[in-house]
This record gives sequence, C-alpha cells and structure tokens, in this order.
Amino acid sequence: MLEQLKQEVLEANLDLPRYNLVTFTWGNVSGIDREKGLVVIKPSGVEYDKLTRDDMVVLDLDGNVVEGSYRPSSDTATHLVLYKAFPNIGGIVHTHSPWATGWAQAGRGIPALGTTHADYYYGEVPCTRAMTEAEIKGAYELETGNVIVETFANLDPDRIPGVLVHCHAPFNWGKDAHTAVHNAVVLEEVAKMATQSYQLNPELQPMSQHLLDRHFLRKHGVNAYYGQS
Ligand SMILES: O=C(CO)[C@@H](O)[C@H](O)COP(=O)(O)O
Repeated sequence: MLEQLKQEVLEANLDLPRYNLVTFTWGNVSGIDREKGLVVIKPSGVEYDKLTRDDMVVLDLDGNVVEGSYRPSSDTATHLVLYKAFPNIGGIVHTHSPWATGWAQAGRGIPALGTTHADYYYGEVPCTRAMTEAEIKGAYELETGNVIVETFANLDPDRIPGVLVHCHAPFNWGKDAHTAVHNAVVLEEVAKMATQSYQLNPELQPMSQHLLDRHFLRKHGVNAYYGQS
C-alpha cells in the first residue's frame, strides 16, 4: 500500500511540469494513507526529472520523517494542517502556476463566471486574507495552513477543492494526488479564462446559481450523470 502511494505521488509530481503548472521546482504534491496515518510528499528542491519512487519522503501527521533520505518539501507543514482539517481529502498540490498566482497576488478570489469553473468548483475559489507579520515571522508554513482552514470556516473543501493564498499561490486538493493535480490544472485554466473575461467585460457578474448548480451537481451531485462512471 505505501509503495503504491509513493508511486501515485511520484506520478502526480511528474504531472506538474507535464501540465505546465511549474517552473523549476516550484510545486509539490502529497498523498495520505489515512489508515496508517502517513503522508508521502515530494522531497524539497529535487528536479522532477530526477525524482524516483524511493526519493519520496514519508511522514506521520506530526511531521516526523519515518522513511526517506531527503528533506521533505518546504511546504510540508501546510499539507499536514490541511490533511488534519479536511478529513475527506487524499491528496494535496501546491504550485505557482502563473494565472492562478496572479489572482493570489492581487488578493482576489476567482468568481464562478462560467460552466468550466462550475464543473469543478461550486462557487468562488477564495483568496485568503493577508498573513500577519507574526504569522509570517513565526511558523510560516504551518500558519499558511491555518489561514487556509480559517478561509474555509464556512465553505466546503469537498465542493471547492482549492484556494488562493494571498501574495503567494494556489493550493488544491482532491480524493487522491491525481485528482488534486487535475483540480490544479482546472484552476489554472479558469484563472486564465476569468482574467480574459474581465478584460473583455470589466462589469461582468458571476454566473447564475441555476447554471452553477446544474453544472456542478451533474458531475458531483447525488444523481450525477456526467461521464461513464
Ligand atoms: O512556495 C514555494 C516557493 O515560494 C515552494 O512551492 C517551492 O517552490 C517548492 O518547494 P519544495 O516543495 O521543492 O520544497
């Protein structure tokens, strides 16, 4: 099981450059084995084309490395906060994908403007508040996770599988590492579409709740009928 999770996390990390979500090593993917209480994450700063399954780092939920010879991703503490706060997620990805990062740097959430967005995100992809000086100077990565959890106090992370961290970049998640990366690719696409839509129509309003419901629920609702599964 753990070897399978390492392979899944390796493949998900290799998808980051494949889908043009990263420059250099600006991204990381992790996965969790909830039964064992173990997280597998990419090692920090290792180039993707040099990564192997055995390079993956295994930690417990307290952040203790239980397997691996490399230091874990520098964002590990953020991943661990999210796994503890969001019990249904199985994979997390963080990148600096440029279109979504543009919205994070602008401190703006991405409203649901069209059906591409609605197929994956049941409403606005929120942007966190700015972090305080104390949070930044303190346990920064842990506080980054805490500010994300705070942002989702009244939102459902299973229905909005991503967030923009103010002045930083997006974090996405899903039922597993592969789905988390899929949601990250979609976020980058809808961020680009939203930027273009506002350039064409600065007065644009979010899509209707009816259309948002129809598209999100046909894929993720109780009576979903999208695709063949
Ligand atoms: O946020 C950042 C850089 O600002 C990180 O996402 C790194 O770019 C990736 O770090 P590692 O996972 O390689 O430690």
